[in-house]
Amino acid sequence: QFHMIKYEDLRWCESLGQGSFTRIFKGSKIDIRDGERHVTDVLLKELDANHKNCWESFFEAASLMSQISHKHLLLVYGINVMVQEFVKCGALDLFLKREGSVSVSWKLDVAKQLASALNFLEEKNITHGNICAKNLLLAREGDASQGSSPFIKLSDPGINVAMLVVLDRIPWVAPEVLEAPERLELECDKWSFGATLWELFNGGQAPLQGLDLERKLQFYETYKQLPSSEWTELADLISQCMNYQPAFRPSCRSIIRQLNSLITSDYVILHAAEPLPD
Ligand SMILES: Nc1cnc(-c2cc(N)nc3[nH]ccc23)cn1
Repeated sequence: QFHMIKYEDLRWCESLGQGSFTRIFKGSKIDIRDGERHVTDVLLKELDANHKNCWESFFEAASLMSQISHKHLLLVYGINVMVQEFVKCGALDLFLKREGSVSVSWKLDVAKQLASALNFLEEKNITHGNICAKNLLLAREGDASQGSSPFIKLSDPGINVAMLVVLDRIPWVAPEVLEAPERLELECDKWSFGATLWELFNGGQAPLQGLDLERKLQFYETYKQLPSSEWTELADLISQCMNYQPAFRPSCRSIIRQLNSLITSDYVILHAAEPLPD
């Protein structure tokens, strides 16, 4: 399901950093189509040498994303080195930390786009397994004053990880996944959607940041919820998604319906632009 890309058609440009098992570079891919030379910006994701053994899960993560296409799902072009479309503005968590103040309607717009990507995956009965702000890429920042809205792309889930790193993904990873990491079900993505919504409305700050592994585990063992927003309807949606009973989590259609009613609530008008954090 991948069309082959030849190495000589790829150019490696600057390094953009390292993931836990991968190195990422900005690059470009040359295609000759009907006699014309097309250069496309790409992101090159290499599996680092001493993790060649998780090659197959690297492959399965990518091949999952290459079999389906949706406007809010990242394009994956190739695999021996993973060649992804280059999404200009990078990861949402870094953007939110940098930006500080984006409007409530900007945030709800992003939340709706993520919900529509999740709805699409749910219809295909595909579990992403790693929904978080770091995996949301901003193709267009959107500028409230110009009235142009943001546009996000959900990135690949990355390598399905050893238990340790699963723990490191508390509170994005659903509690039931800790019991059985191989039993990733659709409801897990609803839990992670709730945690990502929390990030979105808390300036991109990671929930439970700074808690050590022990305290993160206690958070689940004592059925804790994340600190709730003063906006009760938003806090309700987040806690519905982060229900410890997977079956009680809302469907994507319900999530989208609730987001739509949040968008029309007067809270949005009262909070057109968040004050800059002091
Ligand atoms: N598929 C992707 C993934 N990440 C980017 C990206 C964009 C950017 N402006 N800075 C970055 N810094 C690290 C990654 C990255 C682009 N495309």
